Amino acid sequence: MASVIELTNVTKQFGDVTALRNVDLAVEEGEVFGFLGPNGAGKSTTIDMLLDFVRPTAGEIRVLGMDPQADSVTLRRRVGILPDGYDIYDRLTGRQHVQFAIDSKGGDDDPIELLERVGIADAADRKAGGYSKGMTQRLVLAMALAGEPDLLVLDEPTTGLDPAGAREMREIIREEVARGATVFFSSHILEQVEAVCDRVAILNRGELVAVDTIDNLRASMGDGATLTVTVDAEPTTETLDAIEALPGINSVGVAGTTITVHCASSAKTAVLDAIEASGLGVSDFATERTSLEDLFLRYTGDADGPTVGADDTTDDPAADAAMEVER
Ligand SMILES: Nc1ncnc2c1ncn2[C@@H]1O[C@H](COP(=O)(O)OP(=O)(O)OP(=O)(O)O)[C@@H](O)[C@H]1O
Repeated sequence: MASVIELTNVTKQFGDVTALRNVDLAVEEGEVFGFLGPNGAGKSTTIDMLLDFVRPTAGEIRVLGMDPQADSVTLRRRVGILPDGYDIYDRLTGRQHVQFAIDSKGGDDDPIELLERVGIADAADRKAGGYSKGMTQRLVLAMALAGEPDLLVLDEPTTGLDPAGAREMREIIREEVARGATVFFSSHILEQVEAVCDRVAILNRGELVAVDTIDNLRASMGDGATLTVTVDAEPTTETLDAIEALPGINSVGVAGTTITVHCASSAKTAVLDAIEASGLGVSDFATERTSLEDLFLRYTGDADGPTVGADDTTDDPAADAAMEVER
């Protein structure tokens, strides 16, 4: 079966700004796929292209085997989206919003059940204009779930949610995948991504810098751990050289009687053995796993672009109108 999302050599330019450059990406059926990147990396732009809210400058996009431009009406019935910026109708109730989404998807869900899933059934008959930020986010999620979509696309889904809400969001993602859906979601919060994703793509300044499982990304960095060893005398150059010569060692540093080694997790025992073999006694040691934060920064440098939300209008009035309906 073809990939659920397939980008081939996609480039998007907004005037002088290249939001995406030659991106190739394939998301397979049944995956929970995390899309990571710092502010301004191009995540929302990519998501907006999946349903033709934004059009690529070059390259090909296929979603559920369809062309977002040619098949946008059919596609929008089969994809649930929680966009980065969304409009709600202040004077309509939560229930009316969800019913509207169900109708536009041709679904037969019970709106109250959907509102229950996202935890705001109590407020079903209140006007959405009076909802808090987190409640609004939950409402838009309920709308995305309408009609049992084959693909769920979530742009920063936990924005505005409290910790319980973030956990519920993860549960919903798991339920949707268990039902047979594919989930694609963007985030810059790595812990959330790690908790639910099968694979991730890391985008930086419009380019894909990695696509893999988080475990593999960790392993491929080769510096899975930092080992800090306190020894009973100042180590000699020979000792440090012996450590450095071991497989899986990235760097060795020393300050007085403390040796700091960045290495693959599997190299830790060999480091301790080498220190003892050199005649030094180990009085203490500690190891620390490379944090997700380190991993992320390693791939994206300190490239903190400006925080600019995507202007999600297209240059096609029909598509803009369809987008309004979708929301
Ligand atoms: N409509 C637009 N006009 C001009 N530039 C745009 C437009 N939309 C996005 N950009 C630019 O494209 C780049 C990628 O933006 P995008 O919103 O896709 O990033 P992002 O990864 O979603 O960021 P964030 O995490 O801050 O939401 C940025 O440099 C942004 O300024």
